[in-house]
Parts: sequence; C-alpha cells; structure tokens
Amino acid sequence: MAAAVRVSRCARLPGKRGGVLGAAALVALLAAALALWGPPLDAALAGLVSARTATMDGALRLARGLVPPLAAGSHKGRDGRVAVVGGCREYTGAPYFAAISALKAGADLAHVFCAREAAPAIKAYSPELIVHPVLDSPGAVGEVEKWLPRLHVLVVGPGLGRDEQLLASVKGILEAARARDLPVVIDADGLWLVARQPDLVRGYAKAVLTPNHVEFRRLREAVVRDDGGEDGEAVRGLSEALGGVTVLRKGERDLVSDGRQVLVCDQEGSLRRCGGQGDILAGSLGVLLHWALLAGPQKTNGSSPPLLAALGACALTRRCSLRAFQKHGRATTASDMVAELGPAFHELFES
Ligand SMILES: NC(=O)C1=CN([C@@H]2O[C@H](COP(=O)(O)OP(=O)(O)OC[C@H]3O[C@@H](n4cnc5c(N)ncnc54)[C@H](O)[C@@H]3O)[C@@H](O)[C@H]2O)[C@@H](O)CC1
Ligand SMILES: Nc1ncnc2c1ncn2[C@@H]1O[C@H](COP(=O)(O)OP(=O)(O)OP(=O)(O)O)[C@@H](O)[C@H]1O
Ligand SMILES: [Mg+2]
Repeated sequence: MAAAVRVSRCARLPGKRGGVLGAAALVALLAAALALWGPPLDAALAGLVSARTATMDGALRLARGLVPPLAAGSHKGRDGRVAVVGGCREYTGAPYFAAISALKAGADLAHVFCAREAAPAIKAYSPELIVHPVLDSPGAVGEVEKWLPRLHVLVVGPGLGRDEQLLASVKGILEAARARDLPVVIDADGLWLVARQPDLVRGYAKAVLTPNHVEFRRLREAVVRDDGGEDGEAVRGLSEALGGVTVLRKGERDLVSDGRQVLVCDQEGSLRRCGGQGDILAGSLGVLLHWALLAGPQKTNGSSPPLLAALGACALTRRCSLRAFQKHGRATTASDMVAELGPAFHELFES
C-alpha cells in the first residue's frame, strides 16, 4: 500500500526562474506519481527532484540516503568530527546545545572553541565535549587552524556574542576554513559577522547560513539592501546574491534555498519558542552537512547536498520539538529536545 505522499508546499516556489508550477498542476503530477508508487515512483520522484520540484517526503527520502550505515569496521571519527566556534561569558548554553546535538545526531567527536571564561561552564555541562578555551587569546586563529586538518565541519556562531576581538578571530578562522575547503554552518552571531562582511562566504558552496527571523532581515538588508520579504523568493534571492551559499530561513515554515531550488520544511514542530532550538538545528546540521557532502551529488538526484542536509536538520529539529512538547508542554526546554534527538533521528532517518 503506497504511503501517502504528503503534498506539502515543497515545490519550487514562485520565482524569477521559469515561472510557477501551479498547485493544481503539482497535485495532478503527484497524483499521477502516486499511482506509480514503488520503483516506478522512485523514478518519477527522482525526475521530480531533478526537475527542481520535490515533495517534502521525496526530499527527506533523499536526505535519509545520505546517512552512513553504522559499520562494525568503522573507526572513531569516521562519522564526523564537528567543531563549534562560539561561547562567551554571557552565552555558554548555545555552543553546548550545538555540540551535543552534533554528537546525538551521529557525529563521533564534538569540539567547542570558545572564550576562556566560557570553557569551565561548557566542560561542566558534558564530558563528551572537547572544549578549547582559546577563542579570545591573541593567537586564536592559529590555535584553531592547527585543528582544521582533523575536522570535517565547523559550526560557527552559537553563543559567540558580538565582541569585536572575538569576531575578528572568527573572521580569520572562517578564511582558514574556506581556504581548506572545510564545510561551515554559520548561525547566530556568526551571521552578525557575515552581514557585515558578506564576502567571507560569498560564492562558497560549502557554507550554510541558518538565520532566524531577525537574522534573516539583517542579512537581507546588508546583502540585498532590502529587509522586506520572507517568502521563498526572498530566501532564494539572498542565496543567489551570495553566490549560491545555502540559506535556511527558520520560522513557522523553514525555507531552504541554494539560489536555484527552494524547499519548504513544514513538518510539525511545536508551539514552544524556547531559546536553544536554533542551536540544536545548527549542530545537527553540521554532521548532516558532512555526510551529505561525503555522499556526493550521485546520491541527491540533482539537488545540492547542503540543501538536503539543511532540510534534514529542519525536520529533525522540529521532530525533537514535537516529541519534547508532547511530554513537557509549555515547560519544554532545549535540554528536553536534546534528549529526543535519538528517537527523532530514528523515526525520520532509520525506521
Ligand atoms: N542558552 C544560551 O546560551 C543561548 C544563547 N543564544 C545565543 O544568543 C545570541 C543572540 O541570539 P538571539 O537569537 O537572541 O539574537 P537575535 O539577534 O536573533 O535576536 C535579537 C533580538 O530579536 C528578538 N527576536 C528573535 N527572533 C525574533 C522573532 N521571530 N520575532 C521577533 N523578535 C525576535 C530576540 O528575542 C532578541 O531580543 C546568539 O549567539 C545565540 O546563539 C541563543 O541561541 C539562545 C540560547
Ligand atoms: N513559529 C514557529 N512554529 C514552529 N516552529 C518554529 C517556529 N519558529 C521557529 N520554529 C522552529 O524552531 C527552530 C528554531 O528556530 P528559531 O527561529 O527559534 O531559531 P533561533 O532564534 O536561532 O533559536 P536560538 O534560540 O537557538 O538562537 C527551528 O527548527 C524552526 O523550524
Ligand atoms: Mg539562533
């Protein structure tokens, strides 16, 4: 029996490129595809995806295919060595949430490069994290750079704050990471830096930006001189203006674009808007981005690996929020969501 193919608003959204695939046409197309469920439908869906139109389910199915199987012969680190760059006197929770989420989503190792004052708190939160108290030292860039050959991805910004010295160090770290072709997720105050210096990421296909409502408007204002627009075309336009950097605009519906395609994640989440949810998304995206780039375009049917990784992270974070809210309601916190990462990952990517 064919599973219901959710017709969500995951089609390519209206844009300057090639007009609009009307909702009615899309429904008809998917209804036809539904009739072919099974191997022929895979081909039909693959065709849909390559035609830059994907159902949520179709795109998530592709994201599932990017997850590496657990293997007896594997070695520590193979499934991901993720480093969070962030953590300052005021914010110690955000880098913790991002790093532990990367681990819980399947990375083998999680590092945090933070300011010295933040390190004891973050170390105390979890023995699993390798915490480097170097971000506010004079040689911060060099201290981080020597670790880059042993890392797969950076998650830059959670809990970074806006101290000019820290931001200057992070600028150097981003330049060093890009020079090594290291994938980067940029969130939170890392986006504050990017809004001021967009060339740090412009044209870098292995960068994914994860702005919330406020950060998105700041980026739009800085990059396209327009803080209006919050729809798929606004997200696509920002991505295009940044030379194809993947942009994930978080909100009631998450919108993801690589400047060509726009995907919408409207998986059920929760009504709770506690702090830290974006940090969980950024951390889990870090490991999914590594896996997606490792799997390569042959596994993504024409969609860009960062685009599918971002969609997967959206779905995972929202599923954690839903599961935690079902248990804790209005008292739900980011910590409750971290506890749901394992079951949520299994539901979405392994069952
Ligand atoms: N426990 C922690 O240590 C946490 C630290 N965080 C860090 O705090 C720093 C600042 O993050 P913020 O998200 O507050 O910064 P933003 O610059 O996104 O938010 C600035 C202001 O805009 C408000 N705002 C955010 N989203 C909004 C929306 N949808 N509509 C209207 N107003 C909105 C915020 O409440 C805040 O007052 C970042 O480095 C972030 O990582 C947060 O991630 C939350 C958790
Ligand atoms: N109105 C909403 N309804 C449902 N889910 C939402 C809503 N707004 C945001 N989300 C989801 O919450 C998560 C975090 O988004 P949010 O906009 O809170 O990020 P943030 O402000 O960066 O969070 P953080 O406090 O970690 O910095 C994302 O998974 C997003 O899909
Ligand atoms: Mg945030």
